[in-house]
Amino acid sequence: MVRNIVVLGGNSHPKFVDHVCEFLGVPPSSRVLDQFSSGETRCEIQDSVRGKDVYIIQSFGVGTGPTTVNDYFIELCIMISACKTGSARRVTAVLPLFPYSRQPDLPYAKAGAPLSVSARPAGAGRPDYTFESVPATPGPSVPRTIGFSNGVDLADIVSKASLARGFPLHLPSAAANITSHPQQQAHFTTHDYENPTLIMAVQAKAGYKQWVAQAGSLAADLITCAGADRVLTCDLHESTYQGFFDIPVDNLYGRPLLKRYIQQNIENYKDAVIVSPDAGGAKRATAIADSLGMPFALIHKERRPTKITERQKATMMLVGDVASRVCILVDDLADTANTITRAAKLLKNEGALRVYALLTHGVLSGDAIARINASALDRVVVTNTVAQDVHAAACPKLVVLDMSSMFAEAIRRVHHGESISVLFQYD
Ligand SMILES: O=P(O)(O)OC[C@H]1O[C@H](OP(=O)(O)OP(=O)(O)O)[C@H](O)[C@@H]1O
Repeated sequence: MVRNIVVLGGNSHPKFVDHVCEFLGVPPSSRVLDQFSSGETRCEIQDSVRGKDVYIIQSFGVGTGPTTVNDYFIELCIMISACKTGSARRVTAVLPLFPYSRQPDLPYAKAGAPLSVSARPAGAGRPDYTFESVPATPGPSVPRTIGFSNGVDLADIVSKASLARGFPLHLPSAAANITSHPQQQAHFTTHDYENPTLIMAVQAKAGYKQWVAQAGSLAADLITCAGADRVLTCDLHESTYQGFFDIPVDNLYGRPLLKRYIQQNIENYKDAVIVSPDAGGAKRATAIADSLGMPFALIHKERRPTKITERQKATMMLVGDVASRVCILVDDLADTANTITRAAKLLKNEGALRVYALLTHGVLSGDAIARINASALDRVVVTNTVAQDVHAAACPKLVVLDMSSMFAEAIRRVHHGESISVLFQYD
């Protein structure tokens, strides 16, 4: 039993809080945490925190019912503040999945959260996912696609932009070719996406140059302003995010659990290939491949998208050999599951025998579960940094690994001033 410690849970993941408390041998502290009918959050800490070391556990998966990630975020800030005003000695925000960490500098869709809920009506039958890259990977038998991959009609944009500006704008030659001979496949290259005329035309369509909030640093500031003295989190999407804080941030890794899963569940795992589904996760995936002595392959997105919505349309190409092998995709998270399902299709097309996806955070928002069920993925392994009960009930391919003991041990170490990095020293 750990003494002089208070563990408080938010509403996002009560099961995880209970598991951590069981490992620590302390009960979760009493608090009232609900909403007024106006929707404002109400928090009352019912146990004394005076002079105590307080750990507030809140994760940031998809909310239940009307509750959203943003509600959980406000809950967190209010709980931290309540503990500080209640004279807690030190408050640590324990955030198994860190909120807004994918937005340190990335644009998001104007219409809402990145790649949010599908427009497909509920109960519309089996979705017709294609898992295709658009435009397709260029090759001898694959013609290049016309214009912007998001279906924007260039001729229409340019004519409207010309009207708006009062002088004619001209499409670049290749794109103009499309409009005069719509039946003809154009020689439209990826460089044309950077063509100033096209960029200007698209901006004219929007009527305003997009300016994108960088919400990640604001989230870090809010947590610090609320009074957190320390943050304990896991597999930050960008490890540089730690630098956004001027308080200590401990970043745990899901890697030991994922490695153990591979060793214990994948037959002849040394013959399998670890695959990173995008360049951003290559370091994470190679760390596992190297420590298990396994080969590595990378899926490369040909065109670096400038907006998160465009990630769905970027062309995926495989670098490495996966034919007649088991493939293990490794990534930090799956949100819409678009990345892993498209990667799985590509790998199977390239001759992979089976495809596993191993992820630390299974956010699995929107229609991610339906997408996984319909995909070429054979198994999706996630940890419980995000609540998985609802997902697991709907997805027979899902396996959930428990990270609560690692968090409990990290909390114990922080409380006693012991090293966290030692936990991963032999990993
Ligand atoms: O399930 P999905 O909705 O497809 O999202 C998952 C992907 O998003 C994140 O990377 P991201 O594309 O944000 O960029 P990066 O890895 O290049 O930084 C993450 O690392 C996954 O690769």
